[in-house]
Amino acid sequence: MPQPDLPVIRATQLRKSFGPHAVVQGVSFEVAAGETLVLLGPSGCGKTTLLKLLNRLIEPDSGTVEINGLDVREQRPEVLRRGMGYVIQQVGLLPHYTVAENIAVVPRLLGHAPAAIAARTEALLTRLHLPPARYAGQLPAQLSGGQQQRVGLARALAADPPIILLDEPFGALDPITRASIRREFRELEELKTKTVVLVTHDVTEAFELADRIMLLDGGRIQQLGTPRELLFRPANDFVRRFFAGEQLALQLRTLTLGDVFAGRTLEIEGLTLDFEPNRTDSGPNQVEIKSSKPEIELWGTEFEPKRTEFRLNQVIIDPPTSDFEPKRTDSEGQRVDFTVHTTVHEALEALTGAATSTLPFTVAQLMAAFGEALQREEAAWKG
Ligand SMILES: Nc1ncnc2c1ncn2[C@@H]1O[C@H](COP(=O)(O)OP(=O)(O)OP(=O)(O)O)[C@@H](O)[C@H]1O
Repeated sequence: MPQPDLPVIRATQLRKSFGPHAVVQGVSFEVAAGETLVLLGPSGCGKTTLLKLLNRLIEPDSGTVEINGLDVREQRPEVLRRGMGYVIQQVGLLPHYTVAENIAVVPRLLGHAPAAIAARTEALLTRLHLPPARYAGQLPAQLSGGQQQRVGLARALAADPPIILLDEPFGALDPITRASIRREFRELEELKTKTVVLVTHDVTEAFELADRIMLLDGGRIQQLGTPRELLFRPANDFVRRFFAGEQLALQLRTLTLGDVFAGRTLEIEGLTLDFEPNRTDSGPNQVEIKSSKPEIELWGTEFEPKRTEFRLNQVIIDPPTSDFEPKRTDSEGQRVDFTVHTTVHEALEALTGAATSTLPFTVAQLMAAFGEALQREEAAWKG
């Protein structure tokens, strides 16, 4: 059982060689409950090996892995793996099983009731945009690559394991499908409570999905930290060079509306929002938002213990205006127009992609504010 103060995953001094090749060379890290850790690095740096050390598909030469405080060597590998969903690039769906049968494999092994399995399968397929009436009975070969990847994810989630391991889960897809599946993945309620370790060599993907990134080279950790830390305070030249080619794209995905509009006032539907910098020890990017009109309620500036940030969940306009279209929903299914966590990249997509935008600023205003925020951010990390 997870305990509040205990990391869900703790790896200590892991080492693994294949013949003369030292592939993992003394790697230690922890993953907290609900956290998404991304293993990133060039081809051959040991990401996949490290991931497989967690679920005992590979045994280390030395070092330990503990899951919820228990050494994995004290657990039977098949029992261990049932508690950890595993998704790989090749998907590995059973070709003669239908989509529904593939998803049901682990729940059946666990002896779940058929009715419960059917309900769960239907819910997962629906959530992953594969209407069950159309897809449940199809064979994997009848699906596109992106659809197969979604079924692979549904299968990993079917028995509701608290930990999910993913190895290049979007690897085989074209860039557009990849970006859209990634977005779905990020917004999947199901995954928000899970502890996730994801392997990728795609820098943008790492920045979009990670709470923390572990950048590896030659089997060693080069830096382990938040995307913001890696971007603004690289630990060494390798880290700096690794991100150099994509600086702007990463900055756009790292800075949020909270950062960009910190200390400013925004007008939205006649409402004035004050973004007040609220610096805490945990980072330079905290803001609180205050509303100017009593009939407009800003609620949900709740404290998220996991991220120690404030979040604007919803702006309620009374009376509602017709052009204020919902764009996102929060965990209660309520409308979320934007939050202080919306990245500049997402805001740009919303501004340029939609016919009518609900964002209360233009591209030019956003980019000007972004430039200033970048300077503040760089100064804050230097200081
Ligand atoms: N079973 C094995 N036997 C021998 N060598 C192996 C084995 N598995 C991995 N290796 C080697 O270990 C190194 C690291 O492999 P690993 O798959 O962990 O890297 P990776 O970072 O996931 O790379 P990629 O992004 O290319 O998948 C590679 O040089 C690989 O050839």
